[in-house]
Amino acid sequence: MGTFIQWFQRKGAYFDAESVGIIGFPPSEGGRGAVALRDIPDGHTLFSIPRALTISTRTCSLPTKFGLEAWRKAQLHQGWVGLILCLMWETAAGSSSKWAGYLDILPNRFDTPMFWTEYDLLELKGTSVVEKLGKLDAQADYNEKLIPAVKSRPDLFLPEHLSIHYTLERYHIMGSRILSRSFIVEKWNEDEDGNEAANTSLGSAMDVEPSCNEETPSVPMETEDNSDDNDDDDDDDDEEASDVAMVPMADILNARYQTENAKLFHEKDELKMVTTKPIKTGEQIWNTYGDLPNAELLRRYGHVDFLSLPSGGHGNPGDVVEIKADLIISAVSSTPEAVKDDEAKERIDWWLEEGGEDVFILDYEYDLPPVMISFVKLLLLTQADWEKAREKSKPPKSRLEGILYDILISTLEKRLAEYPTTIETDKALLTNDTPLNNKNAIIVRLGEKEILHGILQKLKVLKEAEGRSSAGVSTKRKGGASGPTKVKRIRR
Ligand SMILES: C[S@@+](CC[C@H](N)C(=O)[O-])C[C@H]1O[C@@H](n2cnc3c(N)ncnc32)[C@H](O)[C@@H]1O
Repeated sequence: MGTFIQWFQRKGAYFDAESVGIIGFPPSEGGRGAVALRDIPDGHTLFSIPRALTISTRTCSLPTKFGLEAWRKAQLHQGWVGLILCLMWETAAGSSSKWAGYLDILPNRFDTPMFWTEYDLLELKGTSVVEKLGKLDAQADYNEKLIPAVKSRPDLFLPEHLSIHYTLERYHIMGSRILSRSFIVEKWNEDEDGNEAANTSLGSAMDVEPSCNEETPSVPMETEDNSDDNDDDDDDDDEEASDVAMVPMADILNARYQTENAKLFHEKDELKMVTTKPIKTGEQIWNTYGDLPNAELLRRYGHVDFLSLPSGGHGNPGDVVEIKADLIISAVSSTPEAVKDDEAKERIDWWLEEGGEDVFILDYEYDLPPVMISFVKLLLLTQADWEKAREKSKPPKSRLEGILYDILISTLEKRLAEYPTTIETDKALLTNDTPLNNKNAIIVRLGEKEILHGILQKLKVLKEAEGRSSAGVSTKRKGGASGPTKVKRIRR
């Protein structure tokens, strides 16, 4: 690491070597990470990086050399393919690359499921991780965009480098480096009053905050590969893709649920990693990626959080389970109250047109999302009530009653059955000496099943109570408001 720190300082970056030490942790704890070498107060700058030292399609000279028009024509301006090509090209340049000292320390091996065998992936059955890997989309971008671009310019991409630096395997490695380590670094804007007005985003990986003197609220933004987006959004895609940047040193910090004690802030000419809490000597310095559930942590970064839960046991308090609307539709269709298929389809189309969700998210609060109850009710409305709902543009109220209990219980039981193992089996497996990928997969699916199990228990108690009192029980509304539910499709 000494060589990297020297390279970093030589390039005009600042590193507080008296406060920050970079050390090795066990692989299960993230490998490399940073610790406090002394008591560090809140608001202290640990290191700062000139904007020109970040790697993006804006700072790398390749797009200009390739020709900006040709770059767009080759569709390298959308998604991550352009930045991947820049990283490959800079790596192929070896020691003559401006970023050689940084590229040398980036990982070439990942524990993310993208690199797992089919056999290991079976352990994730039931979770949404596998269907979100995007391996085929990445492969299509590689074949249809990157390779034609590379072959079109043998003066820039030496033919003898093709089988070394521009392979599909290297493409996946560069993509994984971006997925697990990049930041969103927006262009610096001066607002009309001359104040700093940088936006902050939850990007592919970590937050970059506005200047630490500012109080601008953060605006989350999904920045994953949008290569399928239609071309009308060209300018937006262009903007977004060129904001994705690799930030030397900032990506050395590990992450853990609700432990963040340092954040990266935008300044005009540089980015600064600043403490957001006092940090004691020997404590780890964390830059946490928005407290993601384990399924997302594993998919993007290759690790999981396994902490004490408030409800007892261990897991990630930020865990969630996804319930696809299809599963509810299938549970409703097997009840005598189900409407005919074509009527159900009409209602579902209307729901989606109104912005309704097609996936419902459950978490450790053990409350059913009101929109999920509303969706079930929509499928059960009488023809007259359905017509009224459509006319008023109002989905049904999320009151839990009668047949809804059975449908929701059946839905959650079907969802639980999608995992090949039980909670008890997973807990027993975790006491064995299991390889890391396997262990991480067990932790992901166990957390999801615990949530399902907790909500099922609660539903059964509520159903029994309703049976006793014959009175409807309303679930807690997340937004606090009561009445009809307007919903927003989640981004996946
Ligand atoms: C931004 S990098 C952090 C630096 C990295 N540890 C390194 O050696 O360069 C993110 C990667 O670190 C690892 N990591 C971060 N936090 C972790 C944690 N709490 N447990 C295990 N691995 C972690 C994961 O491999 C993740 O993809």
